[in-house]
Amino acid sequence: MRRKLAAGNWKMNGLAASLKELAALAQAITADDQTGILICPPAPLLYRASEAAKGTGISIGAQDCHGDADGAYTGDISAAMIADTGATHVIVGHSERREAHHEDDAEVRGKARAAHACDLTAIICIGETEAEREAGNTLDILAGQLAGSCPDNATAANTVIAYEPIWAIGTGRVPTLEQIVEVHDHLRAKLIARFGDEGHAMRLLYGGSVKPDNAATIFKADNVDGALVGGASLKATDFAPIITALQAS
Ligand SMILES: O=C[C@H](O)COP(=O)(O)O
Repeated sequence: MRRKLAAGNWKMNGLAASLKELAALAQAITADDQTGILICPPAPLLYRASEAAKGTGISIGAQDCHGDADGAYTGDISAAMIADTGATHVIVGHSERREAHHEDDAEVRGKARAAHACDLTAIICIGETEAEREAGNTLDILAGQLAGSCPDNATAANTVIAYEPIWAIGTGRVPTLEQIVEVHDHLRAKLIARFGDEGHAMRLLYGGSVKPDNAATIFKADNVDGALVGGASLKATDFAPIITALQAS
């Protein structure tokens, strides 16, 4: 059975005072072995978040890393630096990075490789635009992104795939359960075709306007192993019921 994962991406939100949400979250939930809980705060908070999360059962992840181990890349952060803060995961290829920073599949693949080299779990994001969905190209687009963004050394331990339809991010719009099932079943088949048993065991998260009131429905899909949550992960009072819904699924 795959271990579920509730991952919160704080994006460019949060100051040191926001770390009180970690303790509040730990208090609001009953941790279990079947469900991992991850918070990805902005980079300046990684070390303090890792310290604050000790003993809570919450893991800490970054939102991006560079594909090279080190070098003259002003403002960038390497996977080793992230691991050095105590973080264990890193999101790569989020659509906001793909769009604003022009990251393509090859660059995302390089970032995932860099993460693996530092024993970080890479959460590789893929997702279609609204125009691609309307044109009926969703499954092909996603298959291409998955193939191009996922390195050959991906395993169930070092890689998580997050499907985030771009039109659902921060919009309050969510695909139907049937649409989510269709995509996740398709991605599972692609992962199994490429990675065999590892592909069967790799976690597949859904992301895009997951909220306390829609989480239980989304988690009904067999191949949804958790969620990558943006806005609703900022407050423990919103994220805790999503985690509880995942545990109950
Ligand atoms: O990384 C998280 C996603 O982009 C989803 O964000 P959202 O839950 O605010 O729609």
